[in-house]
Amino acid sequence: MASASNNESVLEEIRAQVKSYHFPLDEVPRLNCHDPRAERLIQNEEPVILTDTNLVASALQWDANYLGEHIGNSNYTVYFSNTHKFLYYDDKKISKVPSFVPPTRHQDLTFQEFLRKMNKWKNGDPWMYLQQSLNNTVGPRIVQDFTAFNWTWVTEQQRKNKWGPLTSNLLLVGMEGVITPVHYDEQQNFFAQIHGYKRFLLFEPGMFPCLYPYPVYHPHDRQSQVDFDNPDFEKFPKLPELRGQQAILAPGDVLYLPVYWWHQVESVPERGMTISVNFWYKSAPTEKVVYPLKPQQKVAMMRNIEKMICDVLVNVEEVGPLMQSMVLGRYT
Ligand SMILES: CC1(C)c2ccccc2-c2ccc(C[C@@H](CC(=O)O)C(=O)C(=O)O)cc21
Ligand SMILES: [Zn+2]
Repeated sequence: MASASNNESVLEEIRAQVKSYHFPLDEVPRLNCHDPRAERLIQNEEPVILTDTNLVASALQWDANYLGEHIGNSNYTVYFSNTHKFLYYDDKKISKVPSFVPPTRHQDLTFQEFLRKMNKWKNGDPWMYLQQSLNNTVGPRIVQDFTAFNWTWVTEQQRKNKWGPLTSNLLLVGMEGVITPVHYDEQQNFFAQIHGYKRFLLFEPGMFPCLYPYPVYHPHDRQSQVDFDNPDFEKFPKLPELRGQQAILAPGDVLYLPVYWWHQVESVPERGMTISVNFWYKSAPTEKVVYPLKPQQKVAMMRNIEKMICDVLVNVEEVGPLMQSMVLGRYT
């Protein structure tokens, strides 16, 4: 296990190597999980990098060969993209947008087939990202490592924060340099880094007006329309107000990624493939609505209003005009 100090020096190197954007980035706090400040940040639903959780200590030996040897020969979902960006889309919403062209495609491959493609990858080939729920079809050795995760710690966190059930653990194996563009999820997330380095850009839920998400009915629901590498300040005039935080994760680090927080995730270039496992939990049910509403609650409310208007109008072309006639000259 790398000592804390040379982990810190590698992190410093990476901070100097990574790309900067048009918006300012603070650093997400990096704290020992026993530090009371860490507990407070989690209770306040603010991101924090947790060290010494041992959450995935049993998996720190995972690398391409180990997984290739022990993960078994069941199929895994491998996404392919002509660029290094993997924009998520919801198949079920494509019917609502006939002109939609999926930016990625996926194929079921055994882990060994995925590794073979990785080893003979050359410039011009599509980029690849393996993403698969960890389930009981994996080989016995991986089951053993998975069983040895620090479930005591993470289950205690789930209880203390009154989260709902664990919904899934995604195994993520990415080529160096791949990017999951900025989006938000509707679940609490403990993101465990196992191999290689990942850089998160994080934006609080209140940054919603600066990130211009696609309509809820769109296949890219929950994703921002903004391309950070080519920001369109005319189309998105509130972009200059965007500011965020950065978290660079080393193997063994766990990022608490609060529900509704926007994030863009990059497998740090030239630092090899990345292996991660996330832990998605249903968020705690809102006990009593307290005013003023939290930004997360406003996002949830806006989603419900959009869904209702789309259901009633059926033709999504009518949604914009109706919402504009509601606010233009009346609330603006
Ligand atoms: C890009 C990809 C492979 C994908 C393709 C198609 C459908 C879904 C997804 C999906 C979902 C989650 C992640 C993990 C992570 C981002 C990261 O680590 O890259 C993240 O956002 C989170 O843990 O919340 C990655 C993906
Ligand atoms: Zn996500």
